[in-house]
Amino acid sequence: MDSPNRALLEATRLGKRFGKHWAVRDVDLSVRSGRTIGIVGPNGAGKTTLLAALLGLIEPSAGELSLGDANSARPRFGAVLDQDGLINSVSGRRNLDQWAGMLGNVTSGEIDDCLDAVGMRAAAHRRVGTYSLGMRRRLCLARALLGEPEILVLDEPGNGLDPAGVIRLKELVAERARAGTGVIFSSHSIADVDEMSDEVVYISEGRVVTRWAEDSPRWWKLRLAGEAAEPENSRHAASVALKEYDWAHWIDPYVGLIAAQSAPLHELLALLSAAELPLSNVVDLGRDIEQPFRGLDSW
Ligand SMILES: Nc1ncnc2c1ncn2[C@@H]1O[C@H](COP(=O)(O)OP(=O)(O)OP(=O)(O)O)[C@@H](O)[C@H]1O
Repeated sequence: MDSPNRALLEATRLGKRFGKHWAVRDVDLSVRSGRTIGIVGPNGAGKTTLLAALLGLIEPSAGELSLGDANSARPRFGAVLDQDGLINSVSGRRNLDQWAGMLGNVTSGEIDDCLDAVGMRAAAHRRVGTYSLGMRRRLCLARALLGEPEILVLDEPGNGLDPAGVIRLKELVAERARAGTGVIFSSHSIADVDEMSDEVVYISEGRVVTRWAEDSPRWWKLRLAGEAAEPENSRHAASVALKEYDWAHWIDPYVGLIAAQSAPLHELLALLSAAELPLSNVVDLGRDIEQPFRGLDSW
């Protein structure tokens, strides 16, 4: 296994300009072995451009990219991109055979394993031109896994996948990360990004607006019900009880509050209870994974 947390690919003040328009600007990030970075952001934010630059598919206009450390060989990449580059006129298996031929050192058994990993063994003999969107995506994922890449760059890899495919994708990413692969992927699914990533990077208009990691504060969503929903008094009592949490605020009709991991949910509930908001009237809606995204961009 690769040593965990080793820098595989580092971007420093990376920028990409198309004409006068900066699609990516001043981005710093580090893809590390065994770690997964999720990139989120609005349409046109620069996610695809950033990933293409990391892959070396487009020339950056500014900043630096460094691969591995000075003493190690260039890391191997696997990628899933929107433009999948599959050859429609031949089978899925033949597509992978050709790719494996270019990579070198990939056995026929490994190709079978990658097809199995994405559930495409049975359909591998079919012409790719007959595949559905999700089948193409699965084949691309199998192709990305060939040759045991040290870095996986996945641009919206869940696009077109059915629920079982999304679950498999998450398992594969987790498996690869456990084996030491550094993963960077983009997605519009907040739930997927939250679940899959060690670090989430939010970009907008090409820039990193915010980022958070496993140890960042957790948000919880609570709803006042029953007697506690009696508006003014209860809400006031809850606000007072939670005043130590600087960022506590209402998401009408919910109360949303931020809690550091050192102040887990049960402590917050205890505070509310002590404020005579009986727990039977406080509904715990679980983690509020959308909270970090509120107010970042608006339609
Ligand atoms: N080849 C190009 N020529 C000119 N402009 C481009 C080119 N590629 C991307 N852009 C512009 O760069 C910006 C970022 O595009 P990009 O595709 O990276 O966004 P994205 O975050 O991946 O968007 P989405 O979520 O919609 O897929 C957009 O304004 C886009 O129009």
